[in-house]
Amino acid sequence: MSHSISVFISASHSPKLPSPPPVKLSLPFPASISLLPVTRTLRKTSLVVKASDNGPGGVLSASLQDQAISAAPAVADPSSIDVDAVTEAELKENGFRSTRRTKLTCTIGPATCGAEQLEALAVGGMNVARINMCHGTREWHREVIQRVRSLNEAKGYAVAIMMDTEGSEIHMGDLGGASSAKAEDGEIWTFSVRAFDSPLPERTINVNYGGFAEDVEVGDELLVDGGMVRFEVFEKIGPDVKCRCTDPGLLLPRANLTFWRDGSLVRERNAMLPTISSKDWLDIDFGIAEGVEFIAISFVKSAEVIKHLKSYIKARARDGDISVIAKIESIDSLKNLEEIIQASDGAMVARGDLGAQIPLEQVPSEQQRIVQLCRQLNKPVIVASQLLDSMIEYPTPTRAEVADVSEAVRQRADALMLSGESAMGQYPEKALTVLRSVSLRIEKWWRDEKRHEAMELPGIASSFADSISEEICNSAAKMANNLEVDAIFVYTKAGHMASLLSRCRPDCPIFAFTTTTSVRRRLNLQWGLIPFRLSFSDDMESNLNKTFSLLKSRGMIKSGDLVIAVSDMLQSIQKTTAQLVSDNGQRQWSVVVCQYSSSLHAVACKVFNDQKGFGFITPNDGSVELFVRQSAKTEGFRSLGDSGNVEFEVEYGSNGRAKAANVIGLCRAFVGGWYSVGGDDDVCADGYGGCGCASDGGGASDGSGLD
Ligand SMILES: Nc1ncnc2c1ncn2[C@@H]1O[C@H](COP(=O)(O)OP(=O)(O)OP(=O)(O)O)[C@@H](O)[C@H]1O
Ligand SMILES: CC(=O)C(=O)O
Ligand SMILES: [K+]
Ligand SMILES: [Mg+2]
Repeated sequence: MSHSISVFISASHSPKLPSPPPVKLSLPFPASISLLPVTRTLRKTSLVVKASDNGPGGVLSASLQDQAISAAPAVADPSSIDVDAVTEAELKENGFRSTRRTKLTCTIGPATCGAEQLEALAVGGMNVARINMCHGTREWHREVIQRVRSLNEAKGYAVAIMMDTEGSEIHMGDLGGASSAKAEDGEIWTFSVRAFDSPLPERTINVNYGGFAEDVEVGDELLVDGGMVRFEVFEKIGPDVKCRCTDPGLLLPRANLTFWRDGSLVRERNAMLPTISSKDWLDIDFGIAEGVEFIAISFVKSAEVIKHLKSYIKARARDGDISVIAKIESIDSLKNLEEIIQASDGAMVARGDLGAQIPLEQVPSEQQRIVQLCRQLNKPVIVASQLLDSMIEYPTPTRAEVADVSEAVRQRADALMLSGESAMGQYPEKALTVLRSVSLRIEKWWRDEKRHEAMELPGIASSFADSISEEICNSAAKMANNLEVDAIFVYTKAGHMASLLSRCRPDCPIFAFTTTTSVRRRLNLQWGLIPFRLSFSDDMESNLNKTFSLLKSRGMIKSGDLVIAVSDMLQSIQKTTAQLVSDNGQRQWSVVVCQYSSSLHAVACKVFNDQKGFGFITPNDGSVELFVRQSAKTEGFRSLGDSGNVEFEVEYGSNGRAKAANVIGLCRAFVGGWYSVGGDDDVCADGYGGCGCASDGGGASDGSGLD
């Protein structure tokens, strides 16, 4: 696997670039040393990224242009791009930078299961619809899934489905069909494992766990939903446990139950319950059959169960993957956190049940720990439960709730989740609007204040090829921040490089282009990714041409936008030249030019006097133009040279200066190039040849110091 970074710069954009003046010189290209056979030498790099204001897709061949203009979002036309109206409008109206980065998940319940309500949520920014198998029948959930799918197909949305298992922790029954029940102070209630007919006898609660009556003792405290309602056990009669209400409140169907003795959570035989019950396995089969994108596993205790489930899914899922999300909501999951997250495809900070198992005041620090660990291990993370709990009943949130949402956004969690607010609350759309507007505001504040957190992102690659991807993404993100580009484009089949970019949390959004709808939907959970489905080839130039044309024809990019593109799909790379480049005798540089078979030109550059720098090169009819940026701003690139991916051998001239530098090491780590977006005349349909946009000034002629 090989990769590319390319940078597109337009004439009108004025990025803040570091100060060293450009080195400009001509090299006799034919004299350069080819280390590998070059299939197509010396093509121009006038990559067709014509973002002029002269109308849609001005540079492309007529046929592509026509298709681009007529492309409707939902049509699976190979030349079209799948994007929804909300994303499109957001990009058009507000530009790239102000798009929302934090993703939003809504639990679908009776308040939101209708087609119109689902559409309203999609319009409001829902990225993932969660169905909770604790509630409702499989038939009910199937209908919801089908409605979301129809909505996606009709309107181009990429709303993913997350199925959440019930898990086998202890919970109450369904209240015999009642939507809630009120427990008053001092009332006597009976908790029992008996199967009652509905309606239930008065003040009676059914419990799902057979060992309940054996496990509890007189004097134990019984907590509903982590303390929303409390009871004290005062008598056991066979399977019936008599309790007195000590903290009154509302009992909801299937609410979670925990019992406490002498201030500690009691974990008797219930600790031996399987994480995935037989009912859960049937639900998982259902999820696989319905092709859900995510399965979230409740009450995970160890990494083993995640590994087991993943191999189960692998053997059964028809096309492609279902991501497994570990719900962190028990003491055991906190104990084994790192290995659980490592084994999973993502995690959820399920604060509802977590807060019932650990003291509430420990929940915020555990949330932060989980969010950070997920980011380090490159797993998407969702912060869930009670974000806007008061909005179940009221149309405005409390100040404290807004502060809580802000904190999760500030921690840069991938996603926020609504539970009861959207499942059965009175104001689901309003709650979503609050999540959206708070996310946007906090993200902007964070960027404006340049609050780049100093989070260490450890290397996570397990192979050399993965290290290359990782280095490229880290560098691309850093470069994007330094150059203040408008977006990073990533062309990715399985989504890996898109997630590596998301992990860096760059200042600009990441447009992720992928060929399959299911990958597009799965990427929709991850911070900062705007996923598009697009048919593309291994030829990056034509992919870029096509993308720019399509996006431009729909007004989603415009002249002057600056974009970095990376890809994990290029097939091969050739090293072509190594040359000494001299800057008026003042400074000397070693330059390596790499060339992809797709004709993208790649450059790494090393300052001769052992400083390291970074340059972009534009081979152009036998000449090379080099733009050098010095180390202060290019630390992110250093490791590329240092890691042995690119090695030089320098020849010295009689004056002691370097005369030539040969590539001796592997040269596939890093590719880059400035591409000029010139005037109409400069752009050609095939991406190279005959254009001269690089020669007429070499790149940006914007006075930014690049040219
Ligand atoms: N499909 C559904 N049908 C009916 N009610 C639902 C459904 N999904 C959710 N609800 C209601 O919304 C509430 C909040 O949903 P949520 O998914 O947070 O459930 P929960 O019971 O707290 O379980 P979990 O710990 O898995 O989140 C539930 O308690 C239930 O009353
Ligand atoms: C979401 C969930 O399961 C919880 O908070 O408990
Ligand atoms: K659940
Ligand atoms: Mg839970």
